[in-house]
Amino acid sequence: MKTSFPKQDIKVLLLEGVSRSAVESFQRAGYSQLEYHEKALPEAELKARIAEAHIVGIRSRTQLTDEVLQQAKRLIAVGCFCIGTNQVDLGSARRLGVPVFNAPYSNTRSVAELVIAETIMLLRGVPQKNALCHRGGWTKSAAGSFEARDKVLGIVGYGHIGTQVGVLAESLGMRVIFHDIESKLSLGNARAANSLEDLLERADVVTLHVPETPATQMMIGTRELARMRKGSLLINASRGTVVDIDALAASLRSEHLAGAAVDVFPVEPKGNDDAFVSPLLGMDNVILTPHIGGSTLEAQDNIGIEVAAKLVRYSDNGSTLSAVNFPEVSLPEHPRSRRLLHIHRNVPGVLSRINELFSAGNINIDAQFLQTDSEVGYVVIDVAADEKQSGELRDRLAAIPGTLRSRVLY
Ligand SMILES: NC(=O)c1ccc[n+]([C@@H]2O[C@H](COP(=O)([O-])OP(=O)(O)OC[C@H]3O[C@@H](n4cnc5c(N)ncnc54)[C@H](O)[C@@H]3O)[C@@H](O)[C@H]2O)c1
Ligand SMILES: O=C(O)[C@H](O)COP(=O)(O)O
Repeated sequence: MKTSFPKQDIKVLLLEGVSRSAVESFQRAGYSQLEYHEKALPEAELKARIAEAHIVGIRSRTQLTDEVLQQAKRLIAVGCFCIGTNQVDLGSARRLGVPVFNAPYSNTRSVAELVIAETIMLLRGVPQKNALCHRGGWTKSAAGSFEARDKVLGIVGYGHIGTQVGVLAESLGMRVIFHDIESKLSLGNARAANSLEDLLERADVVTLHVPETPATQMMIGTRELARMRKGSLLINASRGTVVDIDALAASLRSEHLAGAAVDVFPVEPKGNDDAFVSPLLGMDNVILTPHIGGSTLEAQDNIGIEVAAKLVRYSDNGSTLSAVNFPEVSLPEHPRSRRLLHIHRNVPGVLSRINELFSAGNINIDAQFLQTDSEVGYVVIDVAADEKQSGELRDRLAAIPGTLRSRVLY
């Protein structure tokens, strides 16, 4: 499949209403074939559209499964315009020679601010008071209302979001404890808990900031909820699969937990026109938000610029720096050479076949870059060759057994 051509022929498919800043970034970089959709596409349509695309940009809803990626014969890169990359089969993309990029920081502050706001609202019992007022009720009472000051905030997953939540919470006078599988530098006066169980038993408010992994699936279920203090609060703005939502509903119904704020769900509507269904519907002490933790204009603008820049850099220059599933190579400009990219299965013999091809043709290599992981090798070769020669070289590289993708950059 041909994947080497001038950038005005490269087709970019942008889904789920990624920020217009991404569109502008692609256009500024000379990419004019942009297809933009406000929503995630149904699977059949996704397969049809991705089959034509060279670059695809998604957010958290589009599932790029192995089956979908197998249709994407022309695809050179995926951009997740968000933090999470669990919606992409990263192994499958790697084995197809497709690097995946994301925006690891741009919306973290937005999530942290929402969590702090929810902490205060839940501690004051505002969700249920607000709901009652809307129904014409009036509960002017201090019962069940608390200051955040001096309360213990337990942060599960002390990464980019968790640490910012901790710093903001300390400025309110909260006492912060955290649990992480990695050893982490404590910011401010935060202290590591001895274990997840220890954190659950000590915290007045527990907030979850782990990624979706096999280990975090249903990490908070009946047993863990029972360990939480009576009257405590749970906030989940991580991924819907981290909490057993039926167990959470049961804990709230039994009044063991006093309230919760949930932004992410095991099953989420595909778009704003679809119905939202959850066992938490109708519970006045639960703040429900439609996966908008990272949805601020500031965050989305920055994400659009950041991820588009990574995709453009890979497409124009071959750099895979910060790819989440791929050997990372940071490449200099190549003003006087043609650049050939070769992605292959990491099996014996491929590199020697590549080098033989250049020595047999008596072609001088200006620079060569190589990075491998256990499955995939990525070689970048700069040569002094004209357009015709480099096209021929690309075709011969593509014929080497084990080749996954090969391109010549214009
Ligand atoms: N609601 C939203 O809109 C929204 C926005 C951004 C991110 N997120 C979610 O939040 C998650 C966290 O984001 P981040 O930027 O802080 O990620 P991060 O990678 O910086 O931090 C995650 C932390 O969790 C820890 N961790 C991983 N597995 C764990 C386990 N089993 N037990 C305990 N700790 C574990 C990691 O070591 C890491 O420190 C993202 O993966 C994404 O799924 C949601
Ligand atoms: O992973 C993320 O960054 C968040 O879950 C946000 O996802 P979204 O772009 O679909 O809002």
